[in-house]
Formats: sequence, structure tokens, C-alpha cells
Amino acid sequence: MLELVKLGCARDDRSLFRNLSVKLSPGELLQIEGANGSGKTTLLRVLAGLSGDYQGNIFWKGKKLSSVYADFRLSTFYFGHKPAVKAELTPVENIVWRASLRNEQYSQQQVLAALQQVSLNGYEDTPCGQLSAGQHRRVALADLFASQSSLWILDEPFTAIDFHGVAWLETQLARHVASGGMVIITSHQSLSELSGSHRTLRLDDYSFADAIEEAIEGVGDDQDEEVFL
Ligand SMILES: Nc1ncnc2c1ncn2[C@@H]1O[C@H](COP(=O)(O)OP(=O)(O)OP(=O)(O)O)[C@@H](O)[C@H]1O
Repeated sequence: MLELVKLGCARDDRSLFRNLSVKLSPGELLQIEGANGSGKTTLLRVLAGLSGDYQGNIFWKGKKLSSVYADFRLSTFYFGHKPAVKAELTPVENIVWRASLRNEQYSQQQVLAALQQVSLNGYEDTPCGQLSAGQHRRVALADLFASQSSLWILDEPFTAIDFHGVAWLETQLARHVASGGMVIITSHQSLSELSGSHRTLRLDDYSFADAIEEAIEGVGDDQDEEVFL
């Protein structure tokens, strides 16, 4: 349902990755791994539609992403490094506001259930600016509890989350995938026990260094072709 074809990204004249082709179907979780600076966040920002600076093509439900972007946005939940949580709003207000950005409406019961799920009951009326770093991220993660988005794009969602929060989040991921949802996630956490539909993609395998090696190997294969290194 989501397909990347020969995707490549460069930043500041440096190639991060190239020739990345992969398909993600309903019921699958794709974990993106790679060294610091290999381009994991860059890739997720591209997939979330937050950056159009890339080579190659992205298809959603068989159509070019640019032509079905509105549908894609409504089908996607993006959790970035710094999720949008307004400091002056309470957790309840933030959940309602964040849902409205995705054209979703939660009942009061759903909001309170979501807060309970992320152990923020008792903090309903506390401005989020007064919450701890982990609680702050839990406010954004609470969305997952009632999310209707089929594709979750999660950038290091376990950061600052305690042991119980990690277990809760793993359960949400497993449930989402089991019910036909899709997940793309960066995490240094091992997720392999989640389900058989879990795949890992190492971004370093698509790095420029590999491209140079390929080019060097190619010199002997085709003497007519000029190779620029
Ligand atoms: N907008 C930008 N302008 C210039 N360089 C950028 C930009 N965005 C990212 N980069 C660079 O691209 C490289 C990859 O960054 P990115 O955040 O995607 O890596 P990452 O794999 O997520 O790293 P980490 O594991 O440390 O979070 C870094 O060297 C970064 O400085």
C-alpha cells in the first residue's frame, strides 16, 4: 500500500541514502535502523510529507503520493522527535486539538480512556508545560489509543518513556499491525518479538559509501562507462 521506488536523499551536498526501494503492506511493521546521522529522521520526514527534497518516487495505494496527498495525510499518524504538544494546553485539550488536525473527533469518554492508557489520569487539568519530558511525550502517544490512521510513522517513540510505557506502546504496535495497520518506526529497541510481520531495514546498506564501491566494481565491468568519484 506504501511503496518507495529508488528513493534517495541528500542534505548539504551529502548523499544520505539512495536507491531505496521497499513496499509496506497492511499488517506489516518496518523498523528503520542505522547509525546516527544515516538519515532515519530525514526518511521519516519525507514519508510523512514534511519534506519534498528527495529523488525517486513514493506511491500510496498505487498512486503517486503527490496526487493523493490529502487522503494520505488523513490516513497517517506521524510522531516526530518533537511532537506538537502545546505547553499552555492541558493533556485533554492537546488530545482534542491534535485529533482535530487529523479531522478526527473523540468523545470525552475516548479522551479520558486515552489519558488513562498512558497513565496521565490525575493530570487532566495540568498545563502540559508543567509535565515531565516522558509525560509530555505520553500526551502525544495517547493519540495512538484512539487513532483511526492506518499508517503510523514513528520516530524514536520510546525515547524518555519508562518501562511500563514501553510495554504499553509495544502492545499498541502489535494490536495495530494485527488489525491490518502499517507501522514504520525508528527505534534502537528490539521489536522483533512483536510479530512475524516485523521487518528491519538498515539505512547504512543504502549509503553513498556503498554506491562508491558499486561504481568502483563497475569500472571493470564496463570500460566504456565513465565513472565520477
Ligand atoms: N535540513 C537539513 N539541512 C542540512 N542537513 C540536514 C538537514 N536535515 C538533516 N541533515 C543532516 O542529515 C544527516 C542525517 O540526519 P538525520 O536526523 O536524518 O539522521 P538520523 O539517522 O535520524 O540520526 P540520529 O540517529 O542521530 O537521530 C545529518 O548529518 C544531519 O545533519
